[in-house]
Amino acid sequence: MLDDVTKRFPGQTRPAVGGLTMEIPRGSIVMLVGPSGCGKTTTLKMINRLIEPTSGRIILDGDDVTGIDGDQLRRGIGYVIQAGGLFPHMTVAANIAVVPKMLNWDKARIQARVDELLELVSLNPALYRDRYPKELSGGQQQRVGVARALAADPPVLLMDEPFGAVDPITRQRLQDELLHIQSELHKTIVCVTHDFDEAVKLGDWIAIFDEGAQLVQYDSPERILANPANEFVENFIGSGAGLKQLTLTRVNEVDLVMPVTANAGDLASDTLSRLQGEGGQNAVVLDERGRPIQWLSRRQLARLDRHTDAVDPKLPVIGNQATLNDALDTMLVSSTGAALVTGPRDRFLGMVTVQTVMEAITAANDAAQQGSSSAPVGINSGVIERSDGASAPVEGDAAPAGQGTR
Ligand SMILES: Nc1ncnc2c1ncn2[C@@H]1O[C@H](COP(=O)(O)OP(=O)(O)OP(=O)(O)O)[C@@H](O)[C@H]1O
Repeated sequence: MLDDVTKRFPGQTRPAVGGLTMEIPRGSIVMLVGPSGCGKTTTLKMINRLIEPTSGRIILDGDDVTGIDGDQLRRGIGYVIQAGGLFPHMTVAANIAVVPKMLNWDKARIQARVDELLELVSLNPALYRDRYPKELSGGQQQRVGVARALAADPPVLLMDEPFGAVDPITRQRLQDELLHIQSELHKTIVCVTHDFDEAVKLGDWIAIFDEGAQLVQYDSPERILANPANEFVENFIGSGAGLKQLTLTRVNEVDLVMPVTANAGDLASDTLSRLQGEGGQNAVVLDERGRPIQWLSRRQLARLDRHTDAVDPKLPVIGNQATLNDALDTMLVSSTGAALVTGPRDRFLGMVTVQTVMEAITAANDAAQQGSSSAPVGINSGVIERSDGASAPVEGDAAPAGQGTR
């Protein structure tokens, strides 16, 4: 909880963060978004006191931590920055072990923890623990950064543009992994991002800031998309709010369509007759472990004798943790009108179709209108003059005090 926190940098007339009170519900992901320079990073860094507030209090789990030793505080709060912020002269294992070493864990415990965390972030410990950061891809560095932040199992994780430096596909994968990790660990995560879509995808709550960290709206992604507080938020959301709602629904939440499937080695003519019997257009071929390897049309089936075990590298496949937005992207790229969904160990689960996507938009709109959980407290004390002369939003624009979840 930030309690009336202000940060004034020396020589500046207007505060970077002005009288911000913000409740961070335990075990949830809170995304901080807003235009460049609005005070997101300053707000984040005041939580672990990398930046000391000029006034106000930081309260963690009911304890006022504004006065305690900063280093000690930071050992209990994971911190992830862009590109992982890894120490270049240290191996992956040594990077992850930084905080456990400070806490004087013994060697065996540290080693076991490093391997456990590498597994958690989907890196094979045997392959990666002795590498140096420069021997990793951007996405792998970012994974190690997350592993390092989680090393001592802190209840709170702060992330500053964690996925800003990687390509869109890797970013999507890292976001999915973070959600997966969160579903197991239930950390309290505060994350700064430039990317509103990322905020919608990851956030339980989104705080939209204007200059001086003035909270314009602090609410669930569903309600912000369905009912933006004002024009500033509307502009920030950008066009296509309906499409963005697709980011709110995961593939594993919708009913999948099961097409005709066949196994490598089966007769293609059998598959074709089953397909004709069911009125389908395409059949999915699976390998011996149930993973999709080909997706064949009636015409392709008619030309085949038996199904081979060749893997089509261009299959439109997505994991069941992916969002419907990701599914739609995959469909559009492959122009198939459907995406193949895989679950644990890449086993085939079924298909998502355009029809599913259309239904989800309607469902998301209905859900937003009926949303029941109230937003966390978020207000600013006083009104700050914006640099362009207009006055910044006042407290009434953000979620009203007294409706917090705790
Ligand atoms: N160390 C500093 N000294 C002086 N001014 C600073 C310092 N750090 C940040 N500021 C100023 O405080 C304001 C808020 O900066 P902050 O980095 O928090 O913004 P931000 O919203 O994270 O921006 P961005 O999205 O561009 O990273 C800016 O006007 C910035 O210039």
